[in-house]
This record gives sequence, C-alpha cells and structure tokens, in this order.
Amino acid sequence: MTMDSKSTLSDRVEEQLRNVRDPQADLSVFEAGFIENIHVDDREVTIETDMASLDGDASAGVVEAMLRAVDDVEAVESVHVERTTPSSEGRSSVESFDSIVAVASAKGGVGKSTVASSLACALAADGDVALFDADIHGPNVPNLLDVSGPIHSSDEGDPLPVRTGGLEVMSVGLMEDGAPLAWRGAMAHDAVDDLFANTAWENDGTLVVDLPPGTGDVVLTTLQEVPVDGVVVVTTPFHASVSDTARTVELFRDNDVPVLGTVVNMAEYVCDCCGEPNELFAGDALTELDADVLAELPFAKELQGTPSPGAVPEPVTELGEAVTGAIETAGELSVPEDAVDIRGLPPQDRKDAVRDRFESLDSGDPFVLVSDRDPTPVGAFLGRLAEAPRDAFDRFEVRRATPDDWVLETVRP
Ligand SMILES: Nc1ncnc2c1ncn2[C@@H]1O[C@H](COP(=O)(O)OP(=O)(O)OP(=O)(O)O)[C@@H](O)[C@H]1O
Repeated sequence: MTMDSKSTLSDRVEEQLRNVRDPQADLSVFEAGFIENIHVDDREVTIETDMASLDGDASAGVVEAMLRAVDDVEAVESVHVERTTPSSEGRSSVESFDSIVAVASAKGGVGKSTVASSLACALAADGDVALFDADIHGPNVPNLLDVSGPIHSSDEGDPLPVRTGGLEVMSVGLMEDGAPLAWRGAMAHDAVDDLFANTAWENDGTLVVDLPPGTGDVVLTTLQEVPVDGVVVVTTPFHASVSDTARTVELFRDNDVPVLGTVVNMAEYVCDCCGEPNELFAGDALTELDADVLAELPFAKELQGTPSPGAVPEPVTELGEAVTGAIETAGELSVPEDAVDIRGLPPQDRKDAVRDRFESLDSGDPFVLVSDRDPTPVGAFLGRLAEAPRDAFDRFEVRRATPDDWVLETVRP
C-alpha cells in the first residue's frame, strides 16, 4: 500500500468516527477528547482512546459505536479500540476541595441520598462539584444519578471517579457493580477510607459526601477525620424522625462536627389535580430542632427522577443557595459584643481578663467567654471568684463553636 492510499484510508476512518457522539454531551468523540491516536497499518486500524470521564456502560457504548463505524469503511479489514490509562497528574485528592459538605440522617429512608445527589447537582450550576457516596450499606447514588462502574484506575493505581455532566461521582457502589455489599465494622471503614483517601479528582470546588444513615462508627470517624465544613442533616417532618434528628444534631455537636442545618424532606405534598399543597404531618415537631432549617422539600415526583448537574427543580436550587450561605458563615463565631475574648493571650492575662469582667457583673448577669482551648476548667475559677459552688451556676455551657474556638456561657450566681 502506498503512503497516499494509507492517508486516504485514515481520512475515511476519521470521517466515519466524526459521526460517533459523546452520549453525555452533544460532541463528536474528537471534540470530547476521547481519541488519542489512530494508527492505520495496512488495512488494520487501531484507535487509542481515553474515556476516563465516562462511566462503564457509556464508554462500552462508545467503543461499540466506533467499532461499527470504522468497520463500515471500505478497505478496512480489522479494527481495534485500545484504552489508554489516564494519569493522576493534574488530579488531586480530597484535601484540595475548597469546601466539603456531608449529608447525614438519623435513620434510613428519609431521602438522604436524594438530597445529597440533588444538592451536588444544584451546586454544580455555580462551580465544579464532586459527590462521594460513603453509604456502605445502601450506596444508592449510582442509581439515582444513573451512572455505573466499574471504577477505572489511573496509571498510578488511584481510583478515578466517573463523570455525569460536569459532576464527578465516586461510590462504594461502583466498586462492586451490582454485587451486594455486606461489609461491616472495620472492613467497611477501611474500604471507605481507602477510596476516600485515594480517589484522584479533577474537580476541586465542593465535595458533597453522602454518609450512611445513623450515627455509627463510619459516620463519626468520617466526620472527624475529614475536614468537613459542616453537615446537613436530613429529616422528615414526622415527630419521631425529628426527635431522632435533634439527638443526631446534638451528637454531632458534642463530637465537634459543625452542623450547617437540616433539610425537612417530604415536608408537604402538592396535589397533582388541584395544585394545592398539603402538609403530610400536622403539628409543630420542627420546633424541637436546635438547627437552622435550610430547606423544606415537598414530596414530588420530580424529586424521584435523575437530577441533572446544573439543572434542578426550584426547591433544590434554593437548598443549594442555603447550603452555600451556611458554608460561608460556618467558620464565623457568633457571640455577644461584650464576650471576654482570651484567644492568644498569655496565661496570666487570660486570668486577669476573666476576673475583671466577672467581678464587674451583678448577680444574674450573663458571662460569655471565647477561648482557643476548652474553657471547662475556668468554671472552678469562676466558682472561687463568686464564692459559690458549681451548682450555684444556673447555666454553665461549653461548646466548640468552630474547630479552633470554644465558647463558655454562664450567669453570675
Ligand atoms: N422529596 C421527595 N419526593 C418524592 N420522593 C422522594 C423524596 N425524597 C426521597 N424520595 C424517594 O424516597 C426513597 C428513599 O430515598 P433515598 O434513597 O434518598 O433515602 P435514604 O435516606 O438515602 O435511604 P437509605 O438510608 O436507605 O440510603 C427513594 O425512592 C426516593 O426517590
């Protein structure tokens, strides 16, 4: 075969391949960046591809379409598609995200995964977003977003997320596509930990983490080991669900996990016939929650469908905005102006500042202290100053308001 006829065959192969489209975007396989190289050797065609951005089913479909297209070219005797392994270079690990939001629930089945995946899609309208499904016992995210495995690894052996629209997704459910996950305890924790630590992400804006339901080991360790900006707790308005959620919020706070707020899912049902909203659970159960309600989502068929990154129903857009706002203020400390701030002071100055303010108060006046370490021991000092036993302090509360700041609130006896 002459060089001339060889390049003609290449042209025809290319022309045919231009008709094969990226199933997730209206682009040809060239525009989508799937084609790395085309070798034409005599009548044998080899196409080198990089389709790491597609999930397993989608890339298999593209390979199939490419084989069919090139097979139709006259004078082609055989065609092969080879996949190149992408490198981790230019990708980053979990530490690189600007913010990390975890989605939790006290119990299963309240719509936590629906909220996590819809929230990720809502946030994807304004930035690059990734979703990590850590729900080891019910990894529903692949189903909800209609993505599938298997997970491919980079040249360096790091697991690569799959992509839908601009959203990157990693799930324990993609590791054993279709197989039941019956991992428990340490093994489950190790598997999630490994995947979490090693996934090589291209996106580095916001990471949404779908936690397993409840407050078990995997949840608490994940929340303590991962630098989460805050957790969104999903509940239904049913009073038992709200009571469990209130306890979960308390437990997270006790474990120094910042709570961004709650999402009340299935808050109302809008009648298909008359468009009239109906409350599903009457009563004022929500007053039990000591956390902001970020959004109330209706029970709606549109929330049962597959959400699209960047294009979600209105209530979910509002949830995205509320979460973005909550992340921005999560690190801020909210204390009265006259709080005694001893952060960064040397030990003697700390004592003096506390004594000066406390002694200037009258009985019944509030006293608020901000410290960069746990101020519980200050209670004994205040007791000596007031010449009163600890139980004489009507209220004595210490909370870790941010990862670096503690607040003590009490009232002078
Ligand atoms: N607001 C809603 N409107 C209509 N259906 C909803 C809504 N929220 C969730 N659902 C449906 O409820 C079911 C359970 O939702 P989902 O899987 O998100 O719950 P979950 O809390 O993550 O459950 P698990 O804890 O078992 O993982 C799904 O079929 C989902 O489509």
